[in-house]
Amino acid sequence: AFRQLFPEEYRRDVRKYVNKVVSYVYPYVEITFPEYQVDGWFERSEAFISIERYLSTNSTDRAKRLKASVVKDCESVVLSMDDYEEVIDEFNGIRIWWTSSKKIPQQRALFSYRGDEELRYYRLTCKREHRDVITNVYLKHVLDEGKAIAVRTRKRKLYTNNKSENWHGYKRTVWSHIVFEHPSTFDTLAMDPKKKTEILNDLMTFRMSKDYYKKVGKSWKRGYLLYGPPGTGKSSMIAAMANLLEYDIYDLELTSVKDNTDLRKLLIETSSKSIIVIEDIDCSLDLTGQRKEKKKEEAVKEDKKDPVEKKAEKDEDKKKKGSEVTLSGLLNFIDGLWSACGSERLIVFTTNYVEKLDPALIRRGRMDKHIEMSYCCFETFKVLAKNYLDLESHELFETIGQMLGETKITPADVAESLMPKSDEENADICLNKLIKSLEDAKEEARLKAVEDARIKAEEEKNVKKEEDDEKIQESDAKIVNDDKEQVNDSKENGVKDA
Ligand SMILES: Nc1ncnc2c1ncn2[C@@H]1O[C@H](COP(=O)(O)OP(=O)(O)OP(=O)(O)O)[C@@H](O)[C@H]1O
Ligand SMILES: [Mg+2]
Repeated sequence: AFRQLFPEEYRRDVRKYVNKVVSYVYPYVEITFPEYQVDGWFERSEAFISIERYLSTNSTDRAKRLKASVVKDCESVVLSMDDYEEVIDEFNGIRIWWTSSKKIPQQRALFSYRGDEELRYYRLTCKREHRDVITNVYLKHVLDEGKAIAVRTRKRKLYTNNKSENWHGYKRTVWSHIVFEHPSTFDTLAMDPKKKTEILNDLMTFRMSKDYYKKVGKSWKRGYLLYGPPGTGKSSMIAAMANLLEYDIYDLELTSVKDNTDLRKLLIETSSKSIIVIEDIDCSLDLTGQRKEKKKEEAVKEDKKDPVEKKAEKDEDKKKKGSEVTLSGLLNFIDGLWSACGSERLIVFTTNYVEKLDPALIRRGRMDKHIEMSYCCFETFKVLAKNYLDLESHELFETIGQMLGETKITPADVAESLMPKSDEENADICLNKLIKSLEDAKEEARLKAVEDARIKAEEEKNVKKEEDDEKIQESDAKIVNDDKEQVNDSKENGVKDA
């Protein structure tokens, strides 16, 4: 009837008029949140996602029909209310109705990536007199709460950078990731309890200090340098940090970054609440003082080569190294202007040789806290014994403590001894295994010391011999010279005589 009464061209005007009349007498306000933004591509609207999360926790017991969806990367199953359901929420005594619904698009957008899918949306309805409270306070509450739920339920990720050459094309991603599930925590991490507490406090303070960093004009990040021999728990410490703070980890492999520009791109694509890790920083690049010295020597040599040969060699070098990232590029990465994009970030370097690193790289402000992870001491051992064997004390502890004082052994080796290999291996057997390996380590160290002393003595002997040889040569030369002079003298004399 509507169609017959009003021809096509009037219909829109009539609808507008009807809407106006209705809104005058209709005592409610409605707000709609579509799933996709009008100009959005694939990206679902953030507000929609937050509302979905919010309503899923607030509505699961109220809505009768629910819909399960698996959020991307199989992170978790989200239950949300099904289409055409309604739930009622209450906020400061105000009733709010939420309905979920969908529209089937009448005409397909020309370049729609989503095809003919229906357009889902949530609609909020409330009394008109509450409009201000709802738009100003309630909606913010819903969005914040939704975001917080997302953070609570999300799985954390471990990222690694893709090779620079593979950044092009349709799926241009610079980082790849998997779900981060390392079980290491500060409870399982064995180290001096005092040091551990200090680090824990440092991290917790960092997390709470958003306003402080703003006040002093620093970007909200902190650098840690972990150094020590292999197998002393550096990587375990990083995992424990991530688990404590619930941050993502970006494990940056410097050798597959082409140059400083790409390094910056990587930085921009990291998110807040994350730890950026560069492991074995001393091996990653030509960043060490000693190698620079070597370069100077090479440069002198290279000056003498012809240009064609030089270029070929350079290309070869590039292929081998695959990276032109420089020290200054890395310094900029850590605390240049770009490093302030994003916030709440830790940057962690690990190295086995702290003395090899350029001092500029590890000065305070860049690497704020230097943490030494060292060989197993008695305190460390006690934590490991508790974790691996459930032992607080044992008659063998004293012996072990004494031996640990005399011998260097890594926590990784201690852990290996303490781990029962079969059902028959009880605590006694494991502790004895440890004592045996401590004895072995001690013997090994003794032999090495003897060998070192022998080599040193030999070197000294060689040096001395060379010196002696030189002296002998010098004195020989002198004798020869003296003889010559004498001969000359006698010749002259002879001439004279003659
Ligand atoms: N301090 C520690 N507390 C608990 N476990 C440890 C500790 N140190 C080492 N381990 C054990 O030894 C293994 C190796 O440790 P980890 O990988 O953390 O060493 P690392 O210092 O990173 O060595 P590298 O320098 O070779 O990378 C870990 O899987 C862990 O089980
Ligand atoms: Mg490691």
